Amino acid sequence: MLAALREQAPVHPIETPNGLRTWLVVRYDDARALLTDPRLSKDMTVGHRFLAENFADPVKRAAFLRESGTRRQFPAELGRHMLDSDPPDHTRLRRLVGRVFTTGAITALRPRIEQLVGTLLDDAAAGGDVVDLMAALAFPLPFTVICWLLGVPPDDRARFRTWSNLLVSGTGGDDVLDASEAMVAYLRELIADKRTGTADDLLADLVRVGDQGDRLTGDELLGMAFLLLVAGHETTVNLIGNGTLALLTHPGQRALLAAEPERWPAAIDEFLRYDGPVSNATWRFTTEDVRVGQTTIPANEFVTICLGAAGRDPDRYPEPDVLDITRDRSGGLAFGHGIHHCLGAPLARLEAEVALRALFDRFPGVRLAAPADRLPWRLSLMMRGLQELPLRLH
Ligand code: HEM
Repeated sequence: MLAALREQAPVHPIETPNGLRTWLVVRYDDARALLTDPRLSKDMTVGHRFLAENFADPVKRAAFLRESGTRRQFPAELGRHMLDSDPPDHTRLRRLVGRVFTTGAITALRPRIEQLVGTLLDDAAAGGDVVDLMAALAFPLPFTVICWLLGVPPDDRARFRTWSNLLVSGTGGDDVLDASEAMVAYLRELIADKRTGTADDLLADLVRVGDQGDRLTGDELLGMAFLLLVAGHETTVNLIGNGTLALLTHPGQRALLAAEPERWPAAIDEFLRYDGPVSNATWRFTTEDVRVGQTTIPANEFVTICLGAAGRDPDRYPEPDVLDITRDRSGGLAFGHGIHHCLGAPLARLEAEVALRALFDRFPGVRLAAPADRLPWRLSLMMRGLQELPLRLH
């Protein structure tokens, strides 16, 4: 469907299931240009003001207004973070966080990640004939790594996991709001502990970091911890799932990687292009009229940049539907582009490489335990990922 839309026009007015109108951008060049266009804003506090105006259907608009008037609200502190802000706020937050979230700090995690993947694969091998890779490896790996970064002690991880699973479920029900409130209280306590303790995790470093007298406030730390949790969790899960599926259904590429393992980093990049975890970038809105091809998107309207469609644009990637780990994939948009380019990209690449490499090296006979075209996919506007990936390891 995206291929058909991309051929017809560069941008299409669409409606989300709850009735919000947004403009879907489907070609690579426009996607890349708009991701860095300062006329598109991500400032959530402003965007919320004209959200209701962007519901075309009066019944759906009324339902939206009624619900947002009466519904229990998601804790506001969790929504204040760099992904939903513009310069100069964004610049300041990203600079402070960037002092802690360095490539060196991430690379230093490799031995711990390798050890964790080894343990998860031991457990998987000891399980039954058929193993669900999502439950055995794809979920627990990124989740545990985030717990390390935030310094969540092992005893707290089970409840932390219950809350975070509810939070990313995106259903907005009472259980999600309960979980988000519990999460706020828990994160506040965690941050307070870091202020007094001697912990050396990333969150503790964020509590201490300063830049020419500037520091992160309590709410900013909370927003950042929450963003790391949400942005770093579901996404990496789906890179591991989608990448494994891509390789299992392309034996030629799998053989090439077995013979030339130095190609693994390139393979991870190709999985990101071919079937990336984030199909649509997060929301943006126009602050003035913006022309895309023959279409003018008026001011104060929402724009959805389809990263999945951009990665398969034949004008950028010849034969885009072919998985080819040797192709030139430069300029990939799976991690976004411009000032909001994914902060966790080196970590996500590292986790996925260690996980997939260990899986395929250790179990050379690994294969799908269900037909590829019957696997269940998650129902989501933003995330592209499997619910289950049943495998036979031997
Ligand atoms: C394969 C895994 C991942 C993918 C595909 C991915 C994708 C993305 C994308 C597309 C954006 C930009 C969204 C936009 O502009 O609308 C983004 C931003 C971000 N990501 Fe990731 N991400 C991944 C993993 C991670 C991890 C592991 C972390 C941290 C632990 C992380 C932290 C962030 C943060 C903090 C931002 C906001 C950056 C900013 O606003 O300046 N991501 N990511």
